[in-house]
Amino acid sequence: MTHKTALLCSTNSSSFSPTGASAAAIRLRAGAPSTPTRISASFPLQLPSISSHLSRSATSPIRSSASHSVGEEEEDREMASEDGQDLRIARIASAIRVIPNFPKPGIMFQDITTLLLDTKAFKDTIDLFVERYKDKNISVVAGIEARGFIFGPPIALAIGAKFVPMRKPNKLPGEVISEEYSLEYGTDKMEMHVGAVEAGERALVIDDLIATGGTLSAAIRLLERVGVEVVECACVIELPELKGRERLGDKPLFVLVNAA
Ligand SMILES: O=P(O)(O)OC[C@H]1O[C@H](OP(=O)(O)OP(=O)(O)O)[C@H](O)[C@@H]1O
Ligand SMILES: Nc1ncnc2[nH]cnc12
Repeated sequence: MTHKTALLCSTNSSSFSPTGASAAAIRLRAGAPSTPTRISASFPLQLPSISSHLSRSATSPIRSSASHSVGEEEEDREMASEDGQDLRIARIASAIRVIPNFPKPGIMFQDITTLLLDTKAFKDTIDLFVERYKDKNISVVAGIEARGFIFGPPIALAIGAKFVPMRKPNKLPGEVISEEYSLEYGTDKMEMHVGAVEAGERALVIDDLIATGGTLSAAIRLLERVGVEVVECACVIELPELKGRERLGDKPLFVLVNAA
């Protein structure tokens, strides 16, 4: 399996009006994964040579960004709307590293730990989700272990929702309900504490990545079993070749970066 880098901000949702990143809906081809990523410290950058900026390397660490002023952030948004593209998404895509053959041969592993090293790209990631979900009356952000625990809590705090961890088996100490699911490379089980959510609540499900969609569908099933309305699922990265979006049926999915 090969996943070249592409970039996208997309949703299959008809329930939300596109705003910010989703309105940009940009898709850019990237260079070869072996080309080192270089991000200009004087962001916002100009986009004409964006393909080369989006190359990601398994061996070249991403540079941590200098602090970004409020004025610069506003400038990013203005440029984004002028170009019809959201420069924040380009930077996020650039900050994700691809490691071939991890955890086993044939898998192009999308490594978000390098995104976490880039303070601006990490903040932009959270901001883009918060901008989308802040006025959607969401009371629960359900984060999927392990990497949904990185993105979910800051989003939950910012939109005034509680955070509910969806965990691997035998990790939660209280009474749980569970769902089994299949993965791109194996099978697993997901558990949620009984009583963490109530029937009628509105939930957002967050993870770093959708591959086959097995993980997100298990989370949706767990929440819906107890009467929660899953408003949307959101991921930083989608692997569209694996058609996980189809496995979610009509459930809306919002992603920032498309690793095509
Ligand atoms: O769409 P799917 O095919 O279900 O795959 C996506 C899931 O796979 C990865 O997690 P993983 O199961 O590797 O667990 P980890 O985050 O604990 O490493 C990823 O973080 C998603 O949760
Ligand atoms: N290619 C991939 N990269 C990172 N996480 C994954 N989970 C399933 N497939 C993955």
